[in-house]
Amino acid sequence: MAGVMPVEVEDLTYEIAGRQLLNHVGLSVRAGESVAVMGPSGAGKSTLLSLLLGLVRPDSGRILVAGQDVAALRGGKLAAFRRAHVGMVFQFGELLPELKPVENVALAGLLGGSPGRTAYARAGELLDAVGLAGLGAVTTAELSGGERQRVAVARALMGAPDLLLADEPTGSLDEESRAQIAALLFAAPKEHGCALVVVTHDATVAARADRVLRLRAGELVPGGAG
Ligand SMILES: Nc1ncnc2c1ncn2[C@@H]1O[C@H](COP(=O)(O)OP(=O)(O)OP(=O)(O)O)[C@@H](O)[C@H]1O
Repeated sequence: MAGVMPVEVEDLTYEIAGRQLLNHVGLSVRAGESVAVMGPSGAGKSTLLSLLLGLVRPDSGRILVAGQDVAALRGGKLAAFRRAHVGMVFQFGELLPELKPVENVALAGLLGGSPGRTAYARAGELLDAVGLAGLGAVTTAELSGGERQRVAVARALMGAPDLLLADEPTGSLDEESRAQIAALLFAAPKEHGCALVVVTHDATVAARADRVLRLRAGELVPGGAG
């Protein structure tokens, strides 16, 4: 969607269990831009992603994703919106282990209403692009952790999202795989024009971002990766 900001958060407030995780927070992320969110454990970084996904509703403020107020959507409409506009990579891939990688990736397209041939062709292209061409009949469970995260990146890109979110995407990987996954993620804004928001404790991952923000005591403020 040309011209629409992938993320526009204004005056966002969220409290849980008596803790003010977000205290009048603002965040704008442009198409093609990457932002890393760091901060202490329990600060609310994953919660911020849940708010962007519409899984959690704010106490006050506005959360626009690709121009849509996500807190106004429910159920099937919210799911359809996410499929069309948001891709998500989790720490542990969250893939279906018994399916082949191409099936895991294609599934994201099939759920979005793509015809089977189109979904499988696109899934094959995306797996090629993340360096997993020609896996054949292997199931996702048989892949290494790094390979599974590549599949997760391919799946997240299947819907050509305006916004790509990643929550500790390298948290369970060895150093070499961490660098490979980070490279793939940070290539996405350049190659696909999406915005990227990565929550990470890994300073080398955060250092690749256009901007690093720190969430601490309810405030989201600019900070270095170190
Ligand atoms: N449903 C809930 N009920 C009570 N507390 C919750 C709930 N969900 C989250 N929290 C609390 O909110 C805080 C923020 O959690 P969150 O997972 O967003 O932090 P985080 O910054 O991502 O932490 P980490 O870096 O350890 O992943 C934590 O203290 C957590 O225990």
